[in-house]
Amino acid sequence: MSQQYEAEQQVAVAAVRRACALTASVFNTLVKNETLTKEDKSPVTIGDYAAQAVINTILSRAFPQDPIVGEEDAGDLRADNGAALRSRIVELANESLTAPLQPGETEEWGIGPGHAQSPEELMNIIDRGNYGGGRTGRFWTLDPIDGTKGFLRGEQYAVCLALIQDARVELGVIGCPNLPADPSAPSGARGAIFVAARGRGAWQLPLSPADTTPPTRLTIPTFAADQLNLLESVEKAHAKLALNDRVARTLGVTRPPTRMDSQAKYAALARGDGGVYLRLPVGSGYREKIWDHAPGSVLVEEAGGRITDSRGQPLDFGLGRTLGENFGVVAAGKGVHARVLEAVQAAQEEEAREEAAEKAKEAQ
Ligand SMILES: Nc1ncnc2c1ncn2[C@@H]1O[C@H](COP(=O)(O)OS(=O)(=O)O)[C@@H](OP(=O)(O)O)[C@H]1O
Ligand SMILES: [Mg+2]
Ligand SMILES: [Mg+2]
Ligand SMILES: [Mg+2]
Repeated sequence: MSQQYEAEQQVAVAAVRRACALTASVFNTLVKNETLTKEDKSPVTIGDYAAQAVINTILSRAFPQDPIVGEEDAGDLRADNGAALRSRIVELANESLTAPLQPGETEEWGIGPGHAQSPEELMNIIDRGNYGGGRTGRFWTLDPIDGTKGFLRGEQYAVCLALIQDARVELGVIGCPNLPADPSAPSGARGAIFVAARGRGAWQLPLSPADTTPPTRLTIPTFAADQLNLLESVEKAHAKLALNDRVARTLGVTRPPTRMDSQAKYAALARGDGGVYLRLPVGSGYREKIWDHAPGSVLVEEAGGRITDSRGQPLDFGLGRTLGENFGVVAAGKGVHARVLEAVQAAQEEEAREEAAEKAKEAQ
């Protein structure tokens, strides 16, 4: 039986692996050894752009018709004051593009020795990520470094790629260079690739293309109430963590939450490192981007979980580059999800009552 999206999966996994090697090298050469001030984001910027150039090159060669919704665009790099940054990105992207072919890769994807590109070609390939998305047709979403803050801290980040057809996520690939390969050995070897194609399950693969360890199928386990815990953002601006606390109390969760940057949270949920991924809006009007949730959503569903917004509605990947008005994200195993939704709604009502009481007190 021919497997749908098998070719796409092979290309996507190879592209994410190559980009993971690039980002890991950026970290080792630029982040780890440099004294960075908190505000200096240049290494992550270089990593973001270069990784997007490499993945867009591979996708564009393998599937020339497919548009890409990528996080980054080359606007700033084309500006006169972008020259220094541009030349570092060109150097890094070409170093990655021309690295020797790995098992499963082919020169037809525009990679391997001799496949360097000119600065102009690289700017144009980065801008292949400018597609606006939409309800119909097929396109990719790309987040070349998700969890940029985690990347800079040397903690979790992810290289994230998804294929969407008629607003449905069909394939998701998440590369997590810093996630322990074996969750039962948290200080052991790091790095894993997570893959899910709709109807074909969720899988963990080794990070290295040369590693022949067979894929492991992932299923979200059934948690006893006292074993459940929440997976949540590290950055306070990204999710309302105080509301998460309330939800945890309502659910009777006693274990502390696991705070982790990026879509590594979806990978952790899929393999049972945590029971619930909760991302409730802070109320700033921020709209969630499709590349921040597309691969994670199919991974969780294929691992036997459910993912909705806080109203219980499915995430809508057909609205453009964002998920539209922000009602947050609730992802959990099938047996737990409904209880979490109820707890979220109860916690939101409780919070609203307390806020109203507080206001009334102030007005007195
Ligand atoms: N205000 C606000 N609210 C919600 N989400 C936001 C907000 N601002 C940014 N972002 C997006 O959050 C992405 C990082 O994901 P996480 O929150 O899971 O990780 S982290 O804890 O913040 O590092 C991050 O992805 P990257 O930019 O790829 O790192 C952003 O797209
Ligand atoms: Mg992101
Ligand atoms: Mg990003
Ligand atoms: Mg970003």
